[in-house]
Amino acid sequence: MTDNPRKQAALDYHEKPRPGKLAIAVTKPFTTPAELALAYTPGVAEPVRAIMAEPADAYRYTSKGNLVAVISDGSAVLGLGKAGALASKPVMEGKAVLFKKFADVDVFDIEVESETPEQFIDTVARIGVTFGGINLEDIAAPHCFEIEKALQERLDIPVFHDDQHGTAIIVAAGLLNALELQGKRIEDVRIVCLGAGAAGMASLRLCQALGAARDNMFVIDRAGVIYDDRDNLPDYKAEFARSGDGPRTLSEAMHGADVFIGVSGPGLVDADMIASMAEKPVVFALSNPTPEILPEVAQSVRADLIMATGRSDYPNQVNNVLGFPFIFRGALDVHAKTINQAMHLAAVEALRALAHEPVPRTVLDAYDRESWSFGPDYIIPTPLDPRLIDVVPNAVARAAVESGAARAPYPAHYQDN
Ligand SMILES: O=C([O-])CC(=O)C(=O)O
Ligand SMILES: [Mg+2]
Repeated sequence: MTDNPRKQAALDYHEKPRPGKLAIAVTKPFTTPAELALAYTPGVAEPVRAIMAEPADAYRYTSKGNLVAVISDGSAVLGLGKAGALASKPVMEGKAVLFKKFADVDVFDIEVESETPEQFIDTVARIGVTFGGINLEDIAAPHCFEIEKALQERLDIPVFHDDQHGTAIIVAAGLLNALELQGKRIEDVRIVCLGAGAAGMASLRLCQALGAARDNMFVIDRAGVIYDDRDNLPDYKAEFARSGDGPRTLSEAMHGADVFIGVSGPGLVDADMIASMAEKPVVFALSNPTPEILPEVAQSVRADLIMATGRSDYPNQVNNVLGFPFIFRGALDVHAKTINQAMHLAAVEALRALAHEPVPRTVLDAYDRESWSFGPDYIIPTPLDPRLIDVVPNAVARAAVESGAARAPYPAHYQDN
């Protein structure tokens, strides 16, 4: 119980009328003895024999091809830190709801209590066969990197760490659009990234693939701007370490910066830092649920800024919800072995381009707006946009086919666009 009505509403939503947010549904007729004999013994032996003879038939006779595991160890839950496996379950159930509602992908949420990355890897590798894909969620750096790599090597299905690549894809799409509106090029901008974890590293890598210069990047963790003179710098931080002279603190780095990407924790940025940025800055304060700085605070010191958060209750929601349901839809539909960078970039371009299209009436109504169009408070489509399911899976599936990641052809039922 809590005295705050908004918090109480969230607890009630999760508790009533039955605890949790999803349940399992049966997809075949199942009322008669004949149907019982088909679904269970003896009929069920036929697909068993078929899959023994041809493992790919699992996509034909079971739910594997539409089933994703959302798996966490609870080590970095949202921006809340190490909540633990059990307490991560509402988030994983939430991801399952989004997968289902937005892309009709079925999900088992799986929370793993593991002491070491090896235990986690081993657990997931042993159950991977059940699924058409694995969405790793809310796993802290640095283990998330080694976990994802090991599982990609051990499994022949996509293993996608959402907080790395899902977040990076949405950041990149939103950033390209924000920079277009601010009249800047990604090649030229000075980028400050607060948070050297999964989301930050992957976002910077993807920005680099899109043309951003490593020399223009300032990555900041709890100890300040990362330089190569620091002792015991792990590899993943060394990748973006600076050398020589330059700003050492967050406020020094913010001075004159064009872009701020916050993937850290609540309230770490103040209005003075925003005021000191270059003209026409872009501020993505993405820590969930409480951003690094609230939009109303940032906007109170700058009229020329474009602002995004990870939240649903402000414009410009830069959140991986725009990615994972649709990316997996496309990957599953071509029985992809992996979700590679070509597929990431295809999703970036699909999202970037969609934001330039007129906003549909259903979205205007859902967000209670008379009009809305590409501009400072609309740099990225909203998660409730019904066109996402038409454009993102198609782009991802096409990239999978073209890059050799697909094991099935481009789906005949996809409209070409
Ligand atoms: O769950 C969200 O809203 C986005 C996300 O993956 C995270 O913050 O870890
Ligand atoms: Mg997450």
